[in-house]
Amino acid sequence: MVYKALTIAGSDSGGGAGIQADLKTFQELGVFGMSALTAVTAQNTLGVQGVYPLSPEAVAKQIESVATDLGADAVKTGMLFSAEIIEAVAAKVKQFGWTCLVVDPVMIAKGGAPLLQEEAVNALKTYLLPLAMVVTPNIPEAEALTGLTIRTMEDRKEAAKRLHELGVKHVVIKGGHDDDGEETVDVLYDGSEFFYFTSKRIDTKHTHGTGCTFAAAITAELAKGKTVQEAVQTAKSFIQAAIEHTLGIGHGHGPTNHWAYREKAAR
Ligand SMILES: Nc1ncnc2c1ncn2[C@@H]1O[C@H](COP(=O)(O)OP(=O)(O)OP(=O)(O)O)[C@@H](O)[C@H]1O
Ligand SMILES: Cc1ncc(CO)c(N)n1
Repeated sequence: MVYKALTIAGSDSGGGAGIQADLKTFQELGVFGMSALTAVTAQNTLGVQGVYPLSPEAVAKQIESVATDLGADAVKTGMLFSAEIIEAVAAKVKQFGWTCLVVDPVMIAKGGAPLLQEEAVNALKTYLLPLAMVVTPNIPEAEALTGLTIRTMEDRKEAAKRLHELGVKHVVIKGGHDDDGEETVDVLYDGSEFFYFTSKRIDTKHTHGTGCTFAAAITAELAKGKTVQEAVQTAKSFIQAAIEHTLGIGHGHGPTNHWAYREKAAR
């Protein structure tokens, strides 16, 4: 059985985030990766030097090519850039009846460069979240999507409930941006219960692409037929190994190590 996953996202020339992180993660987890590019970014570990979006037609056409021939067991979205691209993607997701959809609501790169136009946040809420199986905001993204200020775990739980009301079945609010304490905690809400995924916080500046990699790992595991809870657990272990065994490349915020999880399993 060959499991297949499609990522609809932007290209990171530096290879640590975006489509490159997604395809590497799919491959590491034994899933055949396919891609529909939404934008090309000129980017490295120091920042984003240029953003060149594709037309909504070009995005829709790539999705169609994949869907009408290869098919996909799971689909992930990352950088979508504009409301027009979001609408085009949502229309295709509906047309092909994809229900195993992971939406990583990418908004701003770690260095502060915008990867989603501000007016597109509403399009995410209106068109894409109602179709999603899982949404994976970090804390600032959860704030932008809900209008809440998130300081405590109770705030995060409230934000998860509000996002669930938009129609997405599972909400994961990641804790990478919560600088308090020795641990990073990701919270999953399935509409009735909360589940916590905890790991030791690693003191490092090399966290470029952690969000993309984490959501891609969830997508790969869902493509294999795992439950959302199982998929999030594997993704948490995958990203922990990838951050822990840093590569130390580039002059800024370096990428994570996408092969660390496999090497750890082989030991
Ligand atoms: N320093 C760290 N130590 C351990 N785990 C971390 C650390 N930073 C982030 N993580 C984990 O990485 C995953 C991604 O979380 P994060 O909040 O950093 O996403 P993000 O901001 O969307 O990332 P990016 O924008 O760089 O793609 C989560 O599972 C989180 O718990
Ligand atoms: C293309 C792209 N997608 C997502 C992110 C978020 O990490 C990034 N930096 N670049």
